[in-house]
Amino acid sequence: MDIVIENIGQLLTLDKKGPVKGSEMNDLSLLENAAIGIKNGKIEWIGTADEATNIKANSTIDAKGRLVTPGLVEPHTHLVFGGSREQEMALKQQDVPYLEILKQGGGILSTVNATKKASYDELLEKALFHLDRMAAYGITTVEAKSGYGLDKETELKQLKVAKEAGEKHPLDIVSTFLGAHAIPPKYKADPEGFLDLMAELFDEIKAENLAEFVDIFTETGVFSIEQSRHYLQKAKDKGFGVKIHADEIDPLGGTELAVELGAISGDHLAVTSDEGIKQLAASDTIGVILPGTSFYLGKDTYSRAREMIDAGAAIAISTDFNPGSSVTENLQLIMSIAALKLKLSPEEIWHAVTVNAAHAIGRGDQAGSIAVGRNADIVIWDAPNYMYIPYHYGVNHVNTVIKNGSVLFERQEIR
Ligand SMILES: N=CN[C@@H](CCC(=O)O)C(=O)O
Ligand SMILES: [Zn+2]
Repeated sequence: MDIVIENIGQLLTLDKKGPVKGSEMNDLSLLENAAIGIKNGKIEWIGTADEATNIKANSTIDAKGRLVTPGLVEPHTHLVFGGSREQEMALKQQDVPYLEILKQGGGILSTVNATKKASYDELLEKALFHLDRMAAYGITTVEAKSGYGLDKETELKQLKVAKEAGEKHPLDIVSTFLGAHAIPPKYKADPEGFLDLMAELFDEIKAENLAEFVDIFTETGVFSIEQSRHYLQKAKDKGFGVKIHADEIDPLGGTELAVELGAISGDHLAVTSDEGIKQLAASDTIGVILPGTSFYLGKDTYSRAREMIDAGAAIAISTDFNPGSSVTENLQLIMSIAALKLKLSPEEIWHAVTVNAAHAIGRGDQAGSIAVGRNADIVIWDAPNYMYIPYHYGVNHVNTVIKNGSVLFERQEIR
């Protein structure tokens, strides 16, 4: 064995055939006093701490009775962007709505300008920086969207940056084309024409393997249900999986559209209707809930994820890391917000950031679980049990992150 992790107090394997739906999300199997053997970057063996004493290994990691889980899976980020938008904080304090800032040419459109101006190398450097931070928070697989180009050249630049970042950085990146993120000023009167322009990129993106999924922002003042249906159907016809930024601010029925189209995920779902919840629960579409966005946009209402799970849906949660509506790489903080604002149980939350998140980005067979034969993507936490992470909020509980069998991050002791 290359490495044995011994003396694991509580091991969550999350080794389930997902996506895990409804009440099954409460069903967490734990191993106590466990150990894991790693060989050639893969999990080779899982057993008890006693059995581990007979196993020969090149190195051992003493987990000292701590919690061990799969690496977290982050299923919705806007990883590649130029600049930042701290000046919008004052507008938020004056209660200027998110969509109003966008209408005035700010918000997403201001990041579009910064992203156009940034060089390829600057964007790559910045994306790698954010990936380092995600890794430090225990994330080992990340979805990354484009969408701050809104022209062919800059959208491709973003997608190529994401691809190179995935090659350079130890974390795995799953790429999504979000050219339909906003209507650029030039196309204000012709959103369909803009969507046609973005759809012209589908063949090149496929041929160069630049994205697996196509996503759209279905929202008041952005793209309508009809426009979204037409655009995503074209993407499906080209062989892409589809996702929707659905029912984030106004309840247009994006959740129902995600179900109708067989989308791999419907994301946000902050104001999904009763009918949308019913349809989601009866479907294979995963609800990717982004409660950090509701928090950061100062909303009083949060996604009815509790009702979605109670109705039988599969739910994942994510930071929605982006420079406008949720500026954090800290998925552990989002786990706390999910507990406090969505009223999810710790067991549901762990499913939502591992196995279900992996399924929401087409990596259910590779990421989000600890099982023999899988990549050794493992986190050792400075916590005695799984309930502790959402409970102690706002800080980083990571002790050690292992990616593909190599130690990627270790908490430094300063004493
Ligand atoms: N709502 C649309 N897109 C992003 C925000 C992008 C931005 O504000 O820059 C989201 O998922 O919240
Ligand atoms: Zn988003």
